Parts: sequence; C-alpha cells; structure tokens
Amino acid sequence: MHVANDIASLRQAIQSFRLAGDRIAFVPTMGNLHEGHLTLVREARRHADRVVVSIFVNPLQFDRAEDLATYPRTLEADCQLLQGEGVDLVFTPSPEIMYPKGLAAQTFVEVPGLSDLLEGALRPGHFRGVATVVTKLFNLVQPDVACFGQKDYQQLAMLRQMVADLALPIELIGVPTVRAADGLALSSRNNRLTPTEREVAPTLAKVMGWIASQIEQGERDWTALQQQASLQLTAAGFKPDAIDLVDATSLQAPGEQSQSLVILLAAYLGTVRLIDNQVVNLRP
Ligand SMILES: Nc1ncnc2c1ncn2[C@@H]1O[C@H](COP(=O)(O)OP(=O)(O)OP(=O)(O)O)[C@@H](O)[C@H]1O
Ligand SMILES: CC(C)(CO)[C@@H](O)C(=O)[O-]
Ligand code: BAL
Repeated sequence: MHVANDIASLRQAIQSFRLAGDRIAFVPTMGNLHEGHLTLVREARRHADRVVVSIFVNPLQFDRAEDLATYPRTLEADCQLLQGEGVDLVFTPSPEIMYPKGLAAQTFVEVPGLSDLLEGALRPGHFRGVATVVTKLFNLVQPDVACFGQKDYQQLAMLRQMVADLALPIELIGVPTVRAADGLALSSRNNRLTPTEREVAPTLAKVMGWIASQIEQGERDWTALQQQASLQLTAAGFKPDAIDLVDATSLQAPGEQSQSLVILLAAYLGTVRLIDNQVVNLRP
C-alpha cells in the first residue's frame, strides 16, 4: 500500500494505475476508521481494480472550532486497517497541502438548494466545505466510482446533484449505514461518548424506528410525530437538534406526490452530536 501525503506523489501513483488500464474506486474519509468505512472500502473493491482512500479532516466543513480541535486523529491505526483491506493508495494531505493560500482564499463549490436546508441551515458553510473538498479530491484522484455512506443522507444527495450539475464522469455509490449490534450507527464521534452516554446512544435509532413504525401504520401528522419523538429523546437524556420528516428525494416537506419520506435525526448527547436517518415508503 502506497501512502501519499503530497499532490505530486498522489498524481504519480494515479498515473501508474491509469497506464496499466486499471479502474479506480475512491473512498473519501476523515479518518478514525471503523467498520462503516471498511464496508465502503469493500464495496469500492467490487467496482474497480484499484482502491484509493483519502484521510483528511477538512477544516473547511467544520462550523464549530471545538469540533475540529477534538476530532479524533488516528492515522497510524487507520493505515494498518486499510493495509489489511488491500487498499492500493492512501492520500493523507495536510491542510497546507489542500489549502496552500489558507481557507479564506480558497475557491469554493456551492450546490444551491439541497445544501442550504436542514443540516445545511444548522451548520452554516458545512456543505460548501464538503462540496469544495470533494471536488478537489475528485480532481486529484480522478476516480471512475466513489463510495459514500447513506448515514450522511443529505451529503450524498448534495454530492449527487453536484456530480450531475458539473457533469463529472464519476459514478456515486451510496452504501447502507453500518450499525453496532445495539442499533447505534457507527461514527467516529461515538468514541467521544462517555460509557453512560454510549449506553443511552442507541435510543436515537430506537426513536427513529418508532417514528417509522407509526408512519407505516398510517400516521400522517408529522408535527405530532416530531413532538413525541422530541419528548422521547429528551426523556432519555438527549438534546434534540433536528427532527425532520421530509420527501426522500427533494428533502422538502412531504406532499401528495411523495413516494417515500426520510426521517432525519440529529441530537446532542453531552457535547457529541449524533445523526441518523431512515427512509420510509409512503405507498403500499
Ligand atoms: N456507519 C456508517 N455506515 C456506512 N458509512 C458510513 C458510516 N459512518 C460513516 N460512513 C461514511 O464514511 C465516509 C467518511 O465519513 P467520516 O470519515 O466522516 O466518518 P464518520 O464516522 O461519519 O465520522 P463523523 O463522526 O464525522 O460522522 C462518509 O461517506 C460517511 O457517510
Ligand atoms: C466526504 C467527506 C470525507 C469530505 O470531507 C466527509 O464529509 C465525510 O467524511 O463524510
Ligand atoms: N461525516 C460527515 C462529516 C461531518 O460531519 O463533518
């Protein structure tokens, strides 16, 4: 496995794959890898001859300085895991390599609509930061396919729009959320939960399952569902940040035409913000 931490050595490795006629699959990450990331890597392997992973904690997408400062960084262990998965190339740039003129002077990519609502409204600048770094990483790696987790539902929806709008010749593959045995969606931020918080954390997925079952049984009063879910989360010790029930495609309020709805949850447990989502069919 080759590890590149600058652009010249990354491009050289990519060029050698291309000269050999290999298909390239790409998995962008922020590191602190877990089974969710490794599932993306295995999916990537099914689509290409070469698998490239990036590990970059992207300062441009953090709206809270404390979140960036405490984001877990475990590069050595990450590289060992990726080596075990047979990854061909890991790109681990520093912020100075990615943004040599600083964050304020960086050209950015903005996807209108999808990136401003919901999570985008709560985390100003977040999706612009994601769109910018993913575009830059795509230009560097030039993959045929790229894998992203469905856990970050709005991120994947926005990136699909970006790829379509900019006619990028890259196929995006969404990978279902990998969960712990108790239902908690795996996330690097789970490591920051105290043991007691970790015991409470699966309640987020349980409340989501409760909302889904209510909808499947015919409940259509979205506001009542939101209010009851908020009460359940608060009673368990969460501070709910967002409980949204929206059309799974447009991410707008569900209408007569909506085929399916997505439940998007975000809630604080202590200082850790957890997210989860579930798609529910509205038609029999
Ligand atoms: N549990 C999971 N199942 C499937 N994919 C996942 C899971 N967790 C993260 N991913 C995906 O892995 C990629 C890299 O995500 P990232 O490095 O931010 O990990 P993370 O665990 O989501 O971290 P964070 O704590 O920041 O949410 C993204 O495409 C993300 O959607
Ligand atoms: C796609 C990504 C690696 C861009 O920094 C990040 O948003 C993530 O880990 O989901
Ligand atoms: N996995 C999404 C990246 C973020 O929350 O910043």
